[in-house]
Amino acid sequence: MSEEENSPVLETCDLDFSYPDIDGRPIPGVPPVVQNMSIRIPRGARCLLLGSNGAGKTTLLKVLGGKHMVPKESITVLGVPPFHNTDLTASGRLSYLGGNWERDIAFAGYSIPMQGDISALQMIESLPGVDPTRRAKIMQVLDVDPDWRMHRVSDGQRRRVQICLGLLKPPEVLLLDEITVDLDVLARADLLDFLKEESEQRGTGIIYATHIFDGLERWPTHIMFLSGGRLKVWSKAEDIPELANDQLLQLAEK
Ligand SMILES: Nc1ncnc2c1ncn2[C@@H]1O[C@H](COP(=O)(O)OP(=O)(O)OP(=O)(O)O)[C@@H](O)[C@H]1O
Repeated sequence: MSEEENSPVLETCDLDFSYPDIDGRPIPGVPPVVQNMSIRIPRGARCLLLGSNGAGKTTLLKVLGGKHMVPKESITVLGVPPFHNTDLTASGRLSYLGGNWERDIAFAGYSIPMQGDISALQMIESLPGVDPTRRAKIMQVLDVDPDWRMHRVSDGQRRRVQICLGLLKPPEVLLLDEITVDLDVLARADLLDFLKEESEQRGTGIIYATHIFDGLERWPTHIMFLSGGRLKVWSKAEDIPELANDQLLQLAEK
């Protein structure tokens, strides 16, 4: 099926987004962080989202993930506006994975260590309605030890459990914001293989923002490049010769 025939899992039309001031009002004279963005992500697409620090990648992914309110007509994910349809994220059909799971609880300027002692398995099994075969497979892909005590794990181990939780219910749209940064080389490669399988077998549409290009040349089906909140490049991977030549870093520099 051609890309045109394939109905998109995610679509934006002239999408703008600005962070409000402390009173919730637009800040005069400050351009939107996401500007005039029209994108169409087909089913099964694996989009690599590139751009320098401050280009707007995280903001865009959060808007797409339904975490910021934008006009309903400017965005649809699986046919509905994601901010206004909380069921999309509650059901796991739309999954945004990003940010950090803090070990400490920030409170009024102080940082209090988390005291609760809970195992990785308890966390993972606390999510209802999960297919046990899928759960076992994802735990194996991410090499999660069910006995890890969550208040005593390393950053990478905590990240593996976070990713595991985000994938337990098969997402139809998956937004990944620098989540592989704490993973070791093998864990990252296994996860990327698993995500490729998900997009090919289930049609999951994936957008993956990262600054770590190692081993990614053959992974994406599409490249998105942001600069100053604008989409400067949207291209099929097969149309980008640098990818075939394993020169993703040179492409990003260019
Ligand atoms: N909570 C916020 N309030 C106001 N402005 C913000 C906020 N978060 C980000 N910005 C601004 O939005 C712009 C884009 O930030 P964003 O975090 O989306 O960029 P990014 O491409 O993800 O960067 P990085 O690669 O460093 O993670 C930046 O100029 C930043 O200053």
